[in-house]
This record gives sequence, structure tokens and C-alpha cells, in this order.
Amino acid sequence: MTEINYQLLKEVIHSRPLESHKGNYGRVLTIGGNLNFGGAIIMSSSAAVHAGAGLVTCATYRENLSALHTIVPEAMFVDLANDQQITAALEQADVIVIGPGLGESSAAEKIFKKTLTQLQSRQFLIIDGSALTILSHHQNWFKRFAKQKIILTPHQMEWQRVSQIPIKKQTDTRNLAVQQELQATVVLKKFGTTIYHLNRTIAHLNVGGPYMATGGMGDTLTGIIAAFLGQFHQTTYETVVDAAVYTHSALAQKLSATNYVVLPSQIIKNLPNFMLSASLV
Ligand SMILES: NC(=O)C1=CN([C@@H]2O[C@H](COP(=O)(O)OP(=O)(O)OC[C@H]3O[C@@H](n4cnc5c(N)ncnc54)[C@H](OP(=O)(O)O)[C@@H]3O)[C@@H](O)[C@H]2O)[C@@H](O)CC1
Ligand SMILES: Nc1ncnc2c1ncn2[C@@H]1O[C@H](COP(=O)(O)OP(=O)(O)O)[C@@H](O)[C@H]1O
Ligand SMILES: [Mg+2]
Repeated sequence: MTEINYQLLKEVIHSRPLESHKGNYGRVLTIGGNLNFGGAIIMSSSAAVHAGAGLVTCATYRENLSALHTIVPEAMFVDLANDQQITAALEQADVIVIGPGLGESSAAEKIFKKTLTQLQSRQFLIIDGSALTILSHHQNWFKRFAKQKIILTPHQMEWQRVSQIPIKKQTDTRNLAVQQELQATVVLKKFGTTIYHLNRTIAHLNVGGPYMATGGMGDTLTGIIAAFLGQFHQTTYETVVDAAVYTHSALAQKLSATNYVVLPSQIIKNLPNFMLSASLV
């Protein structure tokens, strides 16, 4: 087991070459946000923009469009109810996030299955929130369609649903066994988040705390992981995932020095400054 530390950020976050453009920093597609949980996919999209993704497209329902564009005008929109638009968006993306606020309706199940079916081997897929619960009901889809480069970001209850391991019995040995069967990276979110990689290495997070316990905190993490995977290619993708998870909690910890609670939107706003500091040292 390795402890993730600040040193890792220096390996991953570099100054940008002068001759580069938005196409060099990742096309991120975020899928989610039903009527009740629109904020989740907006936070994911906004986190991706603020963590440096070159182009972010949010696939959500029309009801969320004006809120999306008010909060993060940098993000583009595709209508989650428009099959043709979704097909094209899935085709073009480098990194896909599915699940924040998606809900578990039959339409949500359909879009999850479509995403798995269309997934290309060059693409990264981050599965979070409602999509993890859908996955727990349809493990056969996952085994049939999924390719490598899939990252699951469950909290302990979502992991219980997917792995069938009760929260109290979620030890590294048991978690690793199921993760290896799934053949996906697993970011198990909790106090002391643990990341299980395909090569069986286990990375442990020793930053972050209860000031992060606000709805939307995990949704925000998905956007940071997506942006990092879209733009940082000088190390292995496992290292990039570790660096993204560390950034989310280390930044929250920094902000907690002067704030009783740290909101997802505060983390989002402070990402560019935090990343600049890491790129300079
Ligand atoms: N603003 C928005 O739009 C927001 C939208 N959201 C979206 O909502 C959707 C549903 O996601 P969800 O996580 O809220 O619900 P669910 O999957 O039922 O899990 C909760 C259950 O698990 C249990 N639990 C045990 N351990 C836990 C742990 N370590 N961390 C957390 N929970 C833990 C917990 O136990 P309890 O609280 O009862 O003690 C409870 O029984 C999803 O799409 C998400 O993206 C949210 O992000 C909020 C902001
Ligand atoms: N006590 C805590 N210590 C460390 N991290 C925490 C704590 N409480 C919450 N978090 C972090 O907040 C995030 C919560 O994720 P999640 O439950 O998926 O949130 P949501 O679905 O509401 O966006 C995770 O990254 C988790 O590690
Ligand atoms: Mg969540």
C-alpha cells in the first residue's frame, strides 16, 4: 500500500507547452442530472472545466440547460433525450463521466447500456453515483461490454451494492478480489479513501476530512478525475487518477484551515490556483 502525497502532483501537473490548444487538453463528456439531481452533473461539469479540461460537454435533460449555462458557460450541452446527439457525443469524447444525478429510471438504464456498448478502447469511462447502482443490477452488461480504462468511484454503500461486500467487511483483501474480477480501477471514497488499481497496487489517501461531508462532493471529484485524464499524459493513467483524487481532498484540507465546511463549489473555484502552485514547485 502506498500513501499518495504532494510529490505525486509534481509528477503529473506540468506547465503547458506554448504551442497547444483546447483540443490538446481533453474532450470530456459528462452524463447525468435528472429533474431532482441536476446540480450533480453541473458540479461535475464545472469541476472538469476548472480542473483544465479543454472541452466539456454536458449531456443532461433540457430542464437543466439554463442552470448549466448560468453556472458554467464554458460547458456545451447535449440533450439526454436525443439519441442521435448522444451517439455523436459519445463517439467524440476522450473521457466520459456517467452517473452523477442520473437517477435509476429505465431511460437512465438505457443510456448506461448505450455508453458501455459504444465505449472505445482509447476512451476513459468514470462510473459514479446512480450509474453504480444501475451497474449493481446489471453486472452482466458490464462484463459483456466493458473495456479497460474504466474507473469506478463508489462511496461505501455504492461499493456494497456493486461488490456485495457489506460495509463492515470491506477489507483490502476482499475489495481487491472483487475489483480484479471487475477489471476496473476502484476509488473507494470514505475517510481515508483507498484506490485499487488493475496492477493490484493499492493507493491510500491521508488528506481530507469531515469538512467535505456535503452533497455534491463526490460529483465534483468525477469532473476533476476526468479533466486530469484528458490532459495529463506523461505518466501512467493510474498515477493521474491518484493525483486527481489527492488534489480534490488536499485542496479541501487547505480550505478547511479557514472554513468550518468546504463546499464543492469552493473546491471548484480554487482548482486553477491550487493546480498552478503544484505545477510551479
Ligand atoms: N445536488 C445534487 O444534485 C446531488 C445529487 N446527488 C446524486 O444523488 C444520487 C444518489 O446518490 P446518494 O449518494 O445521495 O445516495 P445513495 O446511493 O442511496 O447513498 C446514500 C446511502 O448510502 C449510505 N452510505 C453509507 N456509507 C456512505 C458513505 N461513505 N458515503 C455516502 N453514503 C453512505 C447512506 O447512509 P446514511 O446516510 O443513511 O447513514 C445512505 O443510506 C446520485 O446520482 C448522486 O450523484 C448526490 O450527489 C447529492 C447531491
Ligand atoms: N469524513 C470525511 N473524510 C474524508 N473525506 C470525506 C469525508 N466525508 C466525505 N468525504 C469525501 O466527500 C466525497 C463524498 O462522495 P459522495 O458520497 O459520492 O458525494 P455526492 O454523491 O454527494 O457527490 C468523497 O470524495 C469522500 O471521500
Ligand atoms: Mg456520489
